[in-house]
Amino acid sequence: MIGSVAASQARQAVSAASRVVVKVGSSSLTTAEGGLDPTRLDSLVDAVAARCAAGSQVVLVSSGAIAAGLAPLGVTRRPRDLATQQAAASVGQLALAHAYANSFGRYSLTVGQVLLTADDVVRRSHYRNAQRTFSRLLALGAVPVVNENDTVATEEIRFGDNDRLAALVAHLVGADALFLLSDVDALYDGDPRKSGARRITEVSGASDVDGVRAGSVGASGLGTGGMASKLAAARLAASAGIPVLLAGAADASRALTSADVGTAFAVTGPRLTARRFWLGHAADATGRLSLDDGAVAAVVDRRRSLLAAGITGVEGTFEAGDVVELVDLSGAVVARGVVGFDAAELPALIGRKSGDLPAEQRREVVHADDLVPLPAR
Ligand SMILES: Nc1ncnc2c1ncn2[C@@H]1O[C@H](COP(=O)(O)OP(=O)(O)O)[C@@H](O)[C@H]1O
Ligand SMILES: N[C@@H](CCC(=O)OP(=O)(O)O)C(=O)O
Repeated sequence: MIGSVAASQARQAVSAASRVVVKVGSSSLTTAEGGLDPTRLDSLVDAVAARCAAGSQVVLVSSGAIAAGLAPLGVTRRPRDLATQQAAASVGQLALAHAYANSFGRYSLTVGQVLLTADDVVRRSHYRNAQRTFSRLLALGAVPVVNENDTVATEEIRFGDNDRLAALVAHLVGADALFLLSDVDALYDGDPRKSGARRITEVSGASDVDGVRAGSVGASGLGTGGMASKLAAARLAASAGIPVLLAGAADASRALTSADVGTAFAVTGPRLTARRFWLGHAADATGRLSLDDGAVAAVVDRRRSLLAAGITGVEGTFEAGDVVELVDLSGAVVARGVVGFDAAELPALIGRKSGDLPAEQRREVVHADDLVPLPAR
C-alpha cells in the first residue's frame, strides 16, 4: 500500500494502541427486517475479545437500540417520531445489553452498560463524573458498552449521532485510537452505491477529503448520520490527537489486529487536555462573539486573549463563566472559550481599546488559557 508516512503511522498507532474505542453502527448489528443479528454481533465480539486478550482495554460504543427494538414491537419501519423511537430504544437497548453480556460471556468478559445523554458531556461536572465511571470500569477489567440514553433523551438534548458520541468518548476515556466500524468497508470520494466512487485509504489532512461527498443517509435506513457523521467524527478525533480507522464491521478482526483495512486518519493536532477538549468540542455554547480580522489572527494564529477592541457583535444570553463561540466576519466559528463578562455588559465595551475602559472592566473578554481555536471545518 502506497501512502503518506503520517497515515501509515496512524495504522501502526491504532494497531498498537493500549486503550481503544470501537464504535459499531446499527446497520452492522441488525437485520433489514429489524431485530438483532446474533451472528454479526458475535463476530464483532470475537474481534473485540481478541483485542482484549492481546492486552488492550476496549470501550465499545454500540448503536442499534432503536433498530433492535422495532421487530419485537411489531414496528416495520424506522419511526420518525421521538416517542416511538424512545419506546423502540427501551426495548432494543435491553436486547442489545443482554446479547453483549452473553456474547462477551463466551470469553469470560464482563460488560458494563453506560448510557449517556448530551448533558453528561456538555456539563463539566458530569463530564468528570463519566470519566471516573469509565476509568473504574476499565480498571476492574470490564468492557464498557456505551450508547446514548435514547429512552430519556429529548429532541433538544440528543446527540442523535453515535459517531460523534464515540469521538467524544474516545477523548473522555483517554483512548489512543478510535475505530469506526460500519456496513461500508472504507470512506469513498462519493456514495459507493453509485458507480465510479473511489476508495480513500488514507486521510492525513483536510486536502485528502476536499471534494468528498459523504451522504447523510446510510444504505440500510437503520443508522442515523450516514458517512457524513463518520467523517466529521473521524476528523474531530484526529484533530484532538487520536488516530482513527474507519472500516467495515465485517473486517473487524483485521481492523483490530493488523489495521490493514479501511481508511486510516492520521492525527492532525496535538492531544488536548480534557478541559480544553471539553471546551472546544463538548461544552454547550450559550452565545457568540463576532470578531474582526485582527482579533481572529490574534486568537487563532498568535494564541492571544480576546480583547473588547476586536469584537464587533454579541449574540445570546450568557453570564461570565459560560462557554461562547467566537466567529469571524463570515460567520464561521474559529474558536470557543469561557467568556469573562455577562452578555448584558459587553455591548458598551466592544470595539473599545482597553485603555479607554473603566479600570474594573479593563481585562480580557476571553482569556487565552480559556480559549480553544478550532480547525477550519
Ligand atoms: N463517501 C462515502 N463513503 C462511504 N460510504 C458512504 C459515502 N457516502 C454515503 N455513504 C453511505 O453511508 C453508509 C454508512 O452509514 P450508516 O448506514 O449510517 O452507517 P452506520 O449504521 O454504520 O452508522 C454506507 O453504507 C454508504 O452507503
Ligand atoms: N442511539 C441510537 C443510534 C444512533 C446512531 O448514531 O446510529 P448509527 O448511525 O447506526 O451509528 C440507537 O442505539 O439506536
